[in-house]
Amino acid sequence: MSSTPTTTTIVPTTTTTVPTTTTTVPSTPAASQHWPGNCVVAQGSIREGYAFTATADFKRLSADDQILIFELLAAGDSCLLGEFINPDTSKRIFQLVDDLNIRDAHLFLDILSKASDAKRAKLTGDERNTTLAPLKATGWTDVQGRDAIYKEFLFKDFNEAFGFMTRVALKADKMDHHPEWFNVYNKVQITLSTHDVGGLSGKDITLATFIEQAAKPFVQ
Ligand SMILES: C[C@H](O)[C@H](O)[C@H]1CNC2=NC(N)=NC(=O)C2=N1
Repeated sequence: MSSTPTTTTIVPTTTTTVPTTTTTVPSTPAASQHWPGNCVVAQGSIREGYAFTATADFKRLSADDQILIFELLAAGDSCLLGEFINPDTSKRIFQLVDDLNIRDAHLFLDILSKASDAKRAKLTGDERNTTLAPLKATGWTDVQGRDAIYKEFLFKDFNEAFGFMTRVALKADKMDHHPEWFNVYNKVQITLSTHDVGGLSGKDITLATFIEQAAKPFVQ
């Protein structure tokens, strides 16, 4: 048996090095996506401005980029393992990352990651006082003997109470952050605390703030 000699033509490849100034983030990132800069956008809300302003990195971003980020913060959207729940926010974040040069993109995603971590961490004394103040003004109180907050809501009837609870339940599940609550007829008693950290975290503040909004339409 004769073997057919194969001819391999080696075509020299010319590599043109194009300086990369932008980075492209996939529009549908996988869970636990490792972003450029070795940043994992983890579960958490990007709403808490304090987590951003506290970082020196944030201050290194251009004024325009800082404004864009604050717009995203104001939107109060949450991101879940690399995938932002609100597709509009998701689009804007990807666009923002695309528009930044590669160093700033790393920085930005790193800041998001830090904010997510900060969000799940137990609130420090200062953060606790600052973030709780507006909630205390609406009737939330400290729970005796544990790091948690509490409020009782009264509605017209069971129908309204359950309508409110349904809205809160959907939000809580989206956030993977669940209230301890009790309902009888028109009364809903809610305790918030982050079990994973054994106390109050930014998630409790976000959920309590949402709960206040959800209760508003029912206030008589
Ligand atoms: C596995 C799951 O992510 C955790 O158990 C979540 C679920 N919901 C939660 N809810 C609350 N309130 N605190 C938590 O620490 C918490 N952790």
